[in-house]
Amino acid sequence: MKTDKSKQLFQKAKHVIPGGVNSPVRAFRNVDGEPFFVNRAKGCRIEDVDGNELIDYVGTWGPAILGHAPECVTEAVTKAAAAGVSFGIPNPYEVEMAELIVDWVPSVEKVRMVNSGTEATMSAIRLARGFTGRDKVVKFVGCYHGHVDSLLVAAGSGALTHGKPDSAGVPAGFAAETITLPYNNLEMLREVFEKWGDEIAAVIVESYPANAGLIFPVEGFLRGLRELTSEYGSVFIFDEVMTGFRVAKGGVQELEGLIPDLTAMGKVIGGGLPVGAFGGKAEIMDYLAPDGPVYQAGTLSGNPLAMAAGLAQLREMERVDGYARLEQLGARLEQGVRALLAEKGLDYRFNRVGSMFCLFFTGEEIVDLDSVMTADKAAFRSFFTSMLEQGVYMAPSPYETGFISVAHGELEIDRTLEAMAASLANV
Ligand SMILES: Cc1ncc(COP(=O)(O)O)c(C=O)c1O
Ligand SMILES: NCC(=O)CCC(=O)O
Repeated sequence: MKTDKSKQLFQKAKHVIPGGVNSPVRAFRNVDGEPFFVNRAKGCRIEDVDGNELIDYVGTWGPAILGHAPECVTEAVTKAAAAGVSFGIPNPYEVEMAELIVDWVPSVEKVRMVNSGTEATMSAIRLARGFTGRDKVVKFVGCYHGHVDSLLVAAGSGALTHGKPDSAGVPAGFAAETITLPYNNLEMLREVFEKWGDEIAAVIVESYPANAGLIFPVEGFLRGLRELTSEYGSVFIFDEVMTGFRVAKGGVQELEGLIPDLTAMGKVIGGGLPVGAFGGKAEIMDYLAPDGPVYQAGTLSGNPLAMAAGLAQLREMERVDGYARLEQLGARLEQGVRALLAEKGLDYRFNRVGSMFCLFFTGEEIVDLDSVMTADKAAFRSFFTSMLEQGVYMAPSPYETGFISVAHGELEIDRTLEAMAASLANV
């Protein structure tokens, strides 16, 4: 793989951008590598500045569910831009988007648009605190909810990758209001509620934790969260930034038949533009300014380009029955991976829901962060590098989830399996 131009750009970037990147996970530190710089991306392929073409399973970390630059999205953005790129006054797209979200997501009665997943969880936490008049928040170890101060405690994703689950710059007082518990442990949550029940504003959880590999809830865990939060009058916040509009039209809450109080959304709803949203029960959402006492705002929130892009992407997913297609492709990949693991006598775990997947380089049952951390990191690094050399780009960390898009085809899945067969032979 040629890397001259990427290397040059990275050298330049490091002089003027901290670490040379605008988000830490892009730095490839966990694979002892350096990032490649992208020239263009179309469908399931990206082309870097050195002319390498890669089959992509990162999909801009989730948003690219139709693949990169689908025509419906680029056309919608072009049309919207011709009418003005930002107004700072309501526009019709915002109403359409809110109606679509309320229609698709089972628990959402009212929704507010923001500009990132981080803003969505940050605002949901503030709203839960304002609504309950309480301060404490419960989160689970390994769950990542964006870089919100009070949630950067025992966080997943880049925070994990860099071996520092806790960030400098978060006041101890903020972190003290955050109670962290191991995922899938209802007993400990019950004990925490018995002790601090009347101080807990919210419990926030990643719908399916997907920033520490891809972890599934054990039977009864999510139902237990719902029941305990209801019993103690705490707000149950479901973070569907990654899974929302990805695993089903209505996200994990549709799959699990669960009604949280508030839901954080992002990624797919923006069609690749900077978008987030949070919504839920009208009784809680009405606590937001200007109707209520909880302040929340944004110069670019509900931006017409972002709304047009997201609407176009979601409507196209519905039109082409994208979720059924993603399940087909995901099942093909899963079958192939399981056959490869059996053939090579590897007892690695493979988790998948629809188009989201993670291969764990461990035989441990995956239930929480501790089990995820048993993965063989050296084996992952060698696998990642070998895949890249064969033209397949997987997330550059053993703690990230892979994404298939509607633009992938049987051909690409089979190519990927061939690359995996070679790469697993070397680990
Ligand atoms: C579950 C989850 N919540 C929140 C976020 C934060 O979103 P953003 O990066 O758009 O701020 C992410 C991803 O980054 C995420 O995966
Ligand atoms: N799973 C990791 C993310 O989704 C975030 C990407 C980023 O922070 O750049």
